[in-house]
Amino acid sequence: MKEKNPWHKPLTIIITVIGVIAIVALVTVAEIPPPVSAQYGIVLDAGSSHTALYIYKWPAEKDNNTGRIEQKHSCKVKGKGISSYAAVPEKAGMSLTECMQEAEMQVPAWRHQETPLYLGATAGMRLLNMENRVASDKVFEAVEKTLQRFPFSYQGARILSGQEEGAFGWVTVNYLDDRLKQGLQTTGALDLGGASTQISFVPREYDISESPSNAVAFRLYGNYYNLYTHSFLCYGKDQALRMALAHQTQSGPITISDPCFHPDYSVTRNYNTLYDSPCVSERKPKVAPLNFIHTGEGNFLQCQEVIKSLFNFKSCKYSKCSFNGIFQPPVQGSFGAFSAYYFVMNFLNLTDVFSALCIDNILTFKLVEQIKKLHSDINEKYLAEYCFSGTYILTLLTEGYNFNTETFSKIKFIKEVSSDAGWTLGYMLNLTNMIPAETKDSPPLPHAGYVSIVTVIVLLLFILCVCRCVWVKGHLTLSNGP
Ligand SMILES: Nc1nc2c(ncn2[C@@H]2O[C@H](COP(=O)(O)OP(=O)(O)OP(=O)(O)O)[C@@H](O)[C@H]2O)c(=O)[nH]1
Ligand SMILES: [Ca+2]
Repeated sequence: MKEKNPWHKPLTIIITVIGVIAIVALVTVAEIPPPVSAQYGIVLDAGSSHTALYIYKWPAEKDNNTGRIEQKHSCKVKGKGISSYAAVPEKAGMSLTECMQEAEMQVPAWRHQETPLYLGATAGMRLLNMENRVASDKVFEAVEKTLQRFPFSYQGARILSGQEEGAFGWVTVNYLDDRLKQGLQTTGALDLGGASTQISFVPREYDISESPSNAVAFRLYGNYYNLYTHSFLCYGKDQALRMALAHQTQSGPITISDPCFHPDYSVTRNYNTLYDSPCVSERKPKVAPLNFIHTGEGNFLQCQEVIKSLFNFKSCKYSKCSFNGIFQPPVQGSFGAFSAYYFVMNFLNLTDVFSALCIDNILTFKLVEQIKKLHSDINEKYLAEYCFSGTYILTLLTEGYNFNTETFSKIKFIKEVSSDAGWTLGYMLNLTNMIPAETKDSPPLPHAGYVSIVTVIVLLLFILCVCRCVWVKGHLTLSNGP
């Protein structure tokens, strides 16, 4: 008679159950990463002072929303910004050729056709567009013609609004810091360009209805953000200098003695060139010689007075204003300050509100010729203007935006956080829908978890099989025994 194995049934059941679990686990938890290849995007930042090209790269096969985007390459276009070619628009297009050729080399050829290419112009083109619409259109035509000659997927060239510029700069800074995905408290963004300046942050208490045009609402990775943003046209570093010079040349003098420049500074400037900008054109003196001599005086307190005269602190129809009657809630949290904020404050080695003393020292006691000798590698124009720019930055931040000793200490002057700080990355993330409004459903198990579970199940099955074999063998030996 065949002996009945009491283990037979339960063991079979257990092995079958584990087997089924293993198959179900295989089907449901499998999240094996596909082989990674890269995708690319190109953004041209056509600023007032110069154009820069940025190439971004991210893993292609992985879900767009989880792939981290990095800056692969950047190229500084030689010469000035595209708005400076108003009189010779075709040169605006030609100026981009070298960097575009670099981009062709940087992006693998098989990816060219699917690589989006964007050009965003900022305050320089905003001003040209206000001043001379036809000239601005011609510059864009020339630029388009050049960009379309390249094998990328050209997505258009346009002027960004100041609000977009501010908001995308904020997105960039917070994306790079990984704050958006993690739902952390966000960092404000301060951008000082050549022709405009932007401030963007999430205020503590924010009544959007007070000034709806300053509000931008985002839903990113499942979190709501009510962003305050404002762009001041003409308050970039170069246009601010123009306004300061206009303030000092109202009567059309032959010479001015400028407290914001070093005592040995002396440069001949042309009246027409100085006043050739909508930021100052209305103030052009009726009677003036062709040129004037711009000399320096080196007096920090008087320089502050000149700079303060560029701001209107009087009229404000809101609960609170920054300047020029523009609504602004109190600044809140940490800030990242980039572009000229970084160039100037990094050079002057200044990081706190007491920086004023240092600027006073440099401006009053140092000659520009001494500074040039000490820093022969730096552009002379930048060197001569650092004290003006430093005083302007301190005045803008403290008197303009109302940063005090405590809030000022939370400003970090940054050039980059893994990628360059600026609006371009935020712009591309937005146009390629790279940041989801909702958090992506996370996979049931990451790859490592999946591998561990399957390994444990296989081991269990193996142990059970071995147990069963040992039991059967032992039992047979017993039954065949004497
Ligand atoms: N000191 C210094 N200044 C720089 C440097 N690069 C640019 N600048 C100046 O800093 C200011 C701001 O530069 P950007 O942020 O490039 O300005 P932009 O984007 O051309 O101008 P917007 O259209 O107003 O944004 C300009 O006056 C530039 O001339 C640099 O390496 N060092
Ligand atoms: Ca800029």
